[in-house]
Formats: sequence, C-alpha cells, structure tokens
Amino acid sequence: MGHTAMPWAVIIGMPGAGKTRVGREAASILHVGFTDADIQFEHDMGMKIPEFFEQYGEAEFRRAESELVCDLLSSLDGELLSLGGGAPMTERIQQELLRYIERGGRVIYLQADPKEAMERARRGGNRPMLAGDADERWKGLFKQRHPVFSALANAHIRTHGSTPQMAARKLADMISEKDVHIEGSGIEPYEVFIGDGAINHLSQVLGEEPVRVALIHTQPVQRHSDKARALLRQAGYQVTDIVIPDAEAGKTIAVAGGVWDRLGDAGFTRSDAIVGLGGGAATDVAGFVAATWMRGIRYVNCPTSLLAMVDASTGGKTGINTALGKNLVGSFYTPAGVLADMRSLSTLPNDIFVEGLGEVAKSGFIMDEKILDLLEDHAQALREYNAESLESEEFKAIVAELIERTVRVKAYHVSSDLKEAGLREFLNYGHTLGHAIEQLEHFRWRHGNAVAVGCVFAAELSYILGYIDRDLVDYHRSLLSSLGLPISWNNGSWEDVLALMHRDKKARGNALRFVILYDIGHPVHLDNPPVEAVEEAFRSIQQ
Ligand SMILES: NC(=O)c1ccc[n+]([C@@H]2O[C@H](COP(=O)([O-])OP(=O)(O)OC[C@H]3O[C@@H](n4cnc5c(N)ncnc54)[C@H](O)[C@@H]3O)[C@@H](O)[C@H]2O)c1
Ligand SMILES: O=C(O)C(=O)C[C@@H](O)[C@H](O)[C@H](O)COP(=O)(O)O
Repeated sequence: MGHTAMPWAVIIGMPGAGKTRVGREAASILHVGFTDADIQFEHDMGMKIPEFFEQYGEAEFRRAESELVCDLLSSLDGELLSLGGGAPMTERIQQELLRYIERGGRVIYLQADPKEAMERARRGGNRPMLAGDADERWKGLFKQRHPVFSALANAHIRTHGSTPQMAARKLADMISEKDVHIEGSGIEPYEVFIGDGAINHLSQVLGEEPVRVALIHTQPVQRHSDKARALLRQAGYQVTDIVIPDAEAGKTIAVAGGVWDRLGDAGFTRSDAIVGLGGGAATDVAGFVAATWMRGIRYVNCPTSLLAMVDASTGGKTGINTALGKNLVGSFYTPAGVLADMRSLSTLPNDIFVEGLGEVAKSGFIMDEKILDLLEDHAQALREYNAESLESEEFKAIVAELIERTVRVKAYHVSSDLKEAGLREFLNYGHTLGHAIEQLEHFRWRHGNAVAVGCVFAAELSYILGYIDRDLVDYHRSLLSSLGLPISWNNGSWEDVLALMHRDKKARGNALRFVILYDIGHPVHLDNPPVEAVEEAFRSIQQ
C-alpha cells in the first residue's frame, strides 16, 4: 500500500490560544514544517481575512476556508497544521477532521487561560469574529465552541500559566508520543498514551464530571505525584492525596479498606474519580478501589515503572493479594485512560527497570518476535539502564518502541477477552510458577524476575511434552540472562510449588492449566498435563 500524505498533527483552539506562535515553535522543536491555515488563506486570496469578510461575507469565507482546509489535510505530509479559530465549527471540516483521526491523525485542542487568550486576541486586533466588544464576543464564541472542540479533538492541552516556549515543549511532547487505542466487547474504549509528558493528558482523560479526585500513590514516586497533583489542582479538581504502603505491602484488604475510609470522609460520589500513580502494585490497588467504591467509579492509571507501563496499568485486571496467594481477590475493571509518562522512568532504579523486561520478553515469546529482536540487539544497554540512559534519544526511542509493542500485545489479548475466558490467558505465560515463587519468597522476589524464571519453566514444559525443540528453550535462557534477568530458582520444595500452582487462577477443579509454547508467537493452553512432566520442568529450573 502506498504512503498517504497527512499532517502530523492539527492544532485547533480559540482566538488568542496561541495556535500560530506555539504551533510554529513546536514545529521547530520537532524539525518539521508548519502551516497556518489563516496565513495560507490570505496568501492564496491575496487579501487579509477581514477584507475578505467585508467583500464576500462570512458564509463565503467559511466555504473557501473549507476548501483550503480539506486540501491541506490531504496534501500536507508530516507537518503541523493550525486551523483558524472558527474552522472546526464548519460541518465539512468536522467530517474531514474525523476522517483524519480515523487515519491515525491527532487533532489537538490548545486551551489557554481565557483571560490570557482574550488579552492576546484583543492585542492581535482586527478579527472579524470579535468585532464590537471583543471580550464579550470571545466569551460567547467560547460557549459555542468549547464543547465542539472538546469532543472533536483526540488530544487536549492546557497551557495555563506557561510561557510560549513551555507550551510549545508540551505540544511537541504530545505530538511525538505514541498512542495505543483499546476497545472491545464490554470495554469502554480508552487510550494508552506513551511518551514524555503523557501525564499532561490527565484532565482530558478524567473529563469534566468529577469534582473530587483521589490521587493514590506510594512514597518513592512522590516527585511524580507532586506533578500530577499540581496538574489536577490547576484543572480545578479537589484533590485528596492518598499515600499507600509501597509495593506488595500495599496490595492488601487492610490498605484498600483504609482508602475506602478516606474516600468516604472526603465525600467521594459516583461521579468522582481516582488516579493511580506508581508501579504495578499501586495501579492494581487504585484500580481495585475504583472498581469497588460505590460499585465502580472512573479511574486513570499513571504507571511510573517499566513493568506497570507495559503491562499492569492496561487491561483492567485489578487486584490485591491474600495470605494464601497473589492477586486472589480482584475484578476486571478497565481504566478511562493510561498515561505512561516516560519522564517518570528517570528515577527508576536499575533493578526495577530490568525486572520490567521480564514482562516485555514474555510478550515477545507469545506474540511479537520483533520485541525479542530489539531485546537481543540492545541487551547490554537495557541491562545497564540508569538515570542517564534516557538522555540518549536513540535509547529512549528503543524503550518507547518496546513499551508500545508490549502494550499492543496486551491490547490484542484483552480486547477480545476482557474476562480471561481463553485468549487472555496467554498473557499469563510464565506466571503459574512465577506467582508461586513470589509467594514462597514472601514477595522479596520482584514480579518480573519471577515471571522470567516462570517463562524458562514453561519453555522446559513445552519441550518435555514435545511442543518445541531444545534450541528454543536455550534461547529463553540466553536472552533472559543477557538482560540481567534470573533463569533459575532453588529456594522452595516441589510440594509447596505444586500446591500453589493448584491455586493459580487458571487451574480448574483439581486440574492444573498452563500456557506453553508451540513456537515463538504461538502459545497454547495445556490442561491437566502429567504431573511428572511438570515436576521434571520444575527440576530443570532449580539448577
Ligand atoms: N494488573 C495487571 O494486569 C498486572 C500485570 C502485571 C503486573 N501486575 C502487578 O504489578 C506489580 C509489579 O509491578 P512493579 O514491577 O511496578 O512493582 P511495584 O509496584 O512493586 O514497584 C516496584 C518499586 O518501584 C518503585 N517505583 C515505581 N516507579 C518508580 C519510579 N518512577 N521511580 C522510583 N521508584 C519507582 C515502587 O514504589 C516500588 O518500590 C505486581 O504486584 C504484579 O502482580 C499487575
Ligand atoms: O493481563 C493479564 O491477563 C495478565 O495475565 C498479565 C500478567 O502479566 C499479570 O502479571 C497479571 O497480573 C497476572 O494476573 P493473574 O490473574 O495471574 O493474577
């Protein structure tokens, strides 16, 4: 299929929002071209817009503007395009913008502080739509246009209190981020935004209905929760800050109960919302509380660890542990959006980054061989990850691609099987033994590390039962260890492991159920295998 030209992003907004100034500056940060539809119009017509209005009237202006905008939408390639303030109110342009979004385009609604925008619009002068009392006209137009712009744009950006340079940086971040769309039966569609500054989508994703927002996070991510709190307050929400115990210590019924009490004290209603920010443990608890408070309120996940970005924050599995096992209580309850702000990875310790690679590799084994190639090609840089690593644009692009691809693997499985009736179980590759290891290690072993050993175990089981050859088992071991992940475990008895595997959520009655491989990208279900084969596979990871 040939390449179809389309602008990289289209900027819409009220008069004075800064579409031209901020848009041009963002284009220069991104090293791409910039076209302002109003300037282009004046150039093509050989006259200023007020003059055109005077000679031909508004209806003719809108008709000619539609022609031009439709033409720009199909001819500009990779550039930024900003539209005149009223252009998105024209039906034909709306249709074209929707088609552009369907083709993967991004329409960004640039929202400035109304006072600042009015002041700029007044200073800019000579705008036919603001003739007379400019401020009153601006307010009137805002009332009509804001709901239309909000619904039409698939990305919103608030520039309140930002300099044009800061606003341009935000805009450039938003334009260059990746976006995975998730939809399916029983799922209210949502987006996973991945990139620097993805957290700036918070108010867009939460929407205008919530009055109160509970920001649930752990202490080690304080710096990132401070940023989120500031954004929430700026957008006008009443914020309740809730710090929960870190990591698995937070995934308990006692902690969930404490959060329910806080929500009750603060008067949280069904239309209020939760933001879960942190590693996978924090987003699991936040989702669980959101699913259960008043039988379900809106929530947005802001994952800050690699593992939470690639896996835990998306797909709607929420849960807590019990004394008997991992994630034994929970629900399937999807978030309203996921904001994977890659800037938050800058504070992530090396061992927690590496742990996340366990889930990335798992996704490669079950579906996307390109993930395995990327891991293989960049194993050393990934294994040696540190705070400075993301300063390299090349390395950052690799991590972003790994996150996007892994989220796409997750999206594929959850979109047609939200409640894990079959297909979704493939995401559990490596988890049957992995969860048992975590439990027997009293959660001193990190989840991704346990999953890495679990993947080797599942590969061994696949080999023992004749599904794959030895080379693929060896490949599991060599790839995972090249990333700094563990490939063996020898700290528990077979009897204890077997008992815990029977409590795995895939088990049915007295029968064990595993996910094994037929080949790379071809996982299969394995029901009730001979227990000797399972034990043999277990023995092989003890060495
Ligand atoms: N719901 C799902 O679909 C799903 C999928 C995979 C994993 N999980 C769950 O996720 C959890 C594992 O997630 P995890 O690996 O993120 O562990 P985690 O949540 O325990 O986080 C690991 C540690 O890193 C810290 N941290 C997180 N982000 C940081 C940052 N940017 N800077 C500094 N410190 C940071 C955390 O506070 C914690 O101390 C497990 O409980 C697992 O069961 C859930
Ligand atoms: O989303 C899923 O489905 C998964 O199985 C993803 C797993 O990587 C994840 O660790 C999940 O939390 C495991 O769920 P569980 O149901 O086995 O507890």
